[in-house]
Amino acid sequence: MIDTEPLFESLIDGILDTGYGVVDSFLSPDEVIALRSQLQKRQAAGQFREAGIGSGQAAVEKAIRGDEILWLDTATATPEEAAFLERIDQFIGYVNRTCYLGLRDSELHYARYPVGTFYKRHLDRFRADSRRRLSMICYLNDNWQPTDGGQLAVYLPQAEGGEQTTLIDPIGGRLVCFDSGLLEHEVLPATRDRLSITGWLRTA
Ligand SMILES: O=C(O)CCC(=O)C(=O)O
Ligand SMILES: [Fe+2]
Repeated sequence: MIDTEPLFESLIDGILDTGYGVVDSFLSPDEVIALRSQLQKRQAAGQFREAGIGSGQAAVEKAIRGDEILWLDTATATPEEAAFLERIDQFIGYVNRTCYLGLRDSELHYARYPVGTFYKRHLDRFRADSRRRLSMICYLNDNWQPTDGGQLAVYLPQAEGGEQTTLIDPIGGRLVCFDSGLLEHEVLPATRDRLSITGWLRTA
């Protein structure tokens, strides 16, 4: 059992200090393996759909994003998925106790970016409801190398003008979290399939 409070605290500190938080063992290696095999099973069973853009995700637009997704649902969750959802609920509780954000619930999906696909620079709130307060991505990749590509690029406005770009490797077990309305970001193409759980923590 992972002691989660220090992880939660460093995510929040990161968001407040630099605009995004990163922790490297949000999931243990065993949890990454379990969730990755669950993702692969569901994908093999044909449960994934091409992700869309715009509210309701109606339009599939490969020039903007090329991932395939499957929404997680407590009603159909396996024990390993339920454990993940439970940890996200703990994070929501922690954020509400320490930052008074008034988060109410989460929406989370598996994502698979096939080789060569990407998600162009965007803000997560543009296409959805304003209840999305925090974005989070948890990576499920095995032994990801910088040469595999697929980095998450985050664009940070600088006080003196201009911006700084930071590249984050999608390493298994790593979780990235940021303000959905503030941080522009992009998924770069990779030379391997790139696997994750992505989601939003929402206010009422
Ligand atoms: O997978 C990532 O690193 C980011 C995904 C993303 O930006 C999104 O789904 O909105
Ligand atoms: Fe995004």
